[in-house]
Amino acid sequence: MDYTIFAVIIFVVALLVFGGVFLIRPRRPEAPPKAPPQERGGGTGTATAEPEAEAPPEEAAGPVVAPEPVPEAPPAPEIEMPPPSAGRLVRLRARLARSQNALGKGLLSLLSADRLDESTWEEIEDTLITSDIGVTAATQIVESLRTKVKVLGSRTPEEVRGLLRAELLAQIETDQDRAVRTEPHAGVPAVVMVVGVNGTGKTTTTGKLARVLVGDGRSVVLGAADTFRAAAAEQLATWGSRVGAPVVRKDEGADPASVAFDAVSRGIADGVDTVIVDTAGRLHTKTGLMDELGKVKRVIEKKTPVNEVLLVLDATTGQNGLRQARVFAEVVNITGIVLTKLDGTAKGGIIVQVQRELGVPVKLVGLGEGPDDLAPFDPEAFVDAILGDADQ
Ligand SMILES: Nc1nc2c(ncn2[C@@H]2O[C@H](COP(=O)(O)OP(=O)(O)OP(=O)(O)O)[C@@H](O)[C@H]2O)c(=O)[nH]1
Repeated sequence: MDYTIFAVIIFVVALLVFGGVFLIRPRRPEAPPKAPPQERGGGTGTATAEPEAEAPPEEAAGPVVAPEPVPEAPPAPEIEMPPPSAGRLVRLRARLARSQNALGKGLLSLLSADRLDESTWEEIEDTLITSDIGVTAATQIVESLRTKVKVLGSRTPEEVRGLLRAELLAQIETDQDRAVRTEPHAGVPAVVMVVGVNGTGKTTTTGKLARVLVGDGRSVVLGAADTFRAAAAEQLATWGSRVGAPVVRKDEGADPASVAFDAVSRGIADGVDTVIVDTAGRLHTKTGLMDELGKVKRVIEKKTPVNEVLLVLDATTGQNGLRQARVFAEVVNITGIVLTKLDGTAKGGIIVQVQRELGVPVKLVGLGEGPDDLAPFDPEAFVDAILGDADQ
C-alpha cells in the first residue's frame, strides 16, 4: 500500500515537471531578416554615409509573451547605371543650342551681309564681346575674318559658316588635353579634388562626375570635405547612394583635411579606381582659402598624389566668376575647369576667356540640373551647337 502511494506521488511530480518544461517554456521572437548586401562599395565605420543596421538585442527568457511583429528591413537603395560619357555633349546639344544659338545666328547673319563695312565689323566685334569671349579674342577673330573675307571676295553661307567655325575653334584651342585624370595608377586610385566657390555647382558637379565615371564602368569613393555646410555632405551622400559610391563624411565643422585623408584611405583599402573630394570654397580670405585647400592637398599627398584639381565656375557669373578663378588659381594648382550652367547663358565665350586667363583647359561642362547633365567638353560639338547645322 505504501509503495502504491509512493508511486502515485512520483507520477504526479513527473507530470508537473514535464508540463512545466514543454507547456510553459517561453518562445523567443525571431531575429529580423538581414538587409541584403550593397551591390557595390558598401561601407563600414562612422565616417561613411551607409550606417549598418544594428540587430535588436535578444529578449531575456521570461513568461509566455506573444512575439513582437518583426519590422521589415528597409529596402536597399536601387543602384542606378548612368549612361557613359562618350558623346554626351552631342546628346545635350539642344541645351547649348537653346542658349548659344542667338550668338551664332547673329554672327552668321552679320557676316553674310553683302557689304561688310566698318560698322558691321564693329557690330561683329561687339557681339563677340557680349558673349564674354574677351576683348583680345574678339579683336583677333575680327582681324582674321576681315583678311579672309577680303581674299574670298563674295561669300556663300557655307563659306561664312566655315570661316567663323575655324576662328572660334582656333580660339577654343582644339589641341588641348581635356581628359580628366581619373585612371588608377600602380593599384592606387586616382584622386580628383573639386574646388570652387559655394553655389557654383561644386557639390552637384562632384556627384555628377561620380555618375560619369560609374557610367564608364569605374568604381568611385566620394569625400565630403566641404564640412562648412552640413547639407553639402548630405547632398553628396544622396548622389553617392544612387550609384553605389561610398561617401566618407564627418560632422559639420570637422577638419576637411581629415575627411579627405579618410576618403583616400578608404579608396585605397577598397581598391577603387577614383576618389573624388568635394572641398569647401569660402572666399573669406585668400590666406584662409590657401591654408585650407593647401592642407587638404598636402594631407592627401601623404597617401598618394592628387591627379586632378578641377575648378568649378558658374558660366553665368561673367567677370565675377573670372575674379574667383584667379584667386583659386593663385592658391592651388588647377589642372582643369568645369564650367557649369552653360545651359542658362548665352555667354559661352567665357570658355575662351577663362582658358586664356588660367592657361588651363575646360574639361567638363554643366548643361542642366539633371543628374546626367555633365559632359566632357568637346570644342567641335560646342561650336557646331553655337552655329547650328550648316543647312539651317
Ligand atoms: N542649370 C544648371 N544648374 C546647375 C548646373 N550645375 C549646378 N546647378 C545648380 O546650381 C545649384 C548649386 O549647386 P551646388 O552643387 O549646391 O553648389 P555648390 O557649389 O556645391 O554649393 P554648396 O553646396 O553651397 O557648397 C543647384 O541648384 C544645382 O542644381 C548646371 O550645369 N546647370
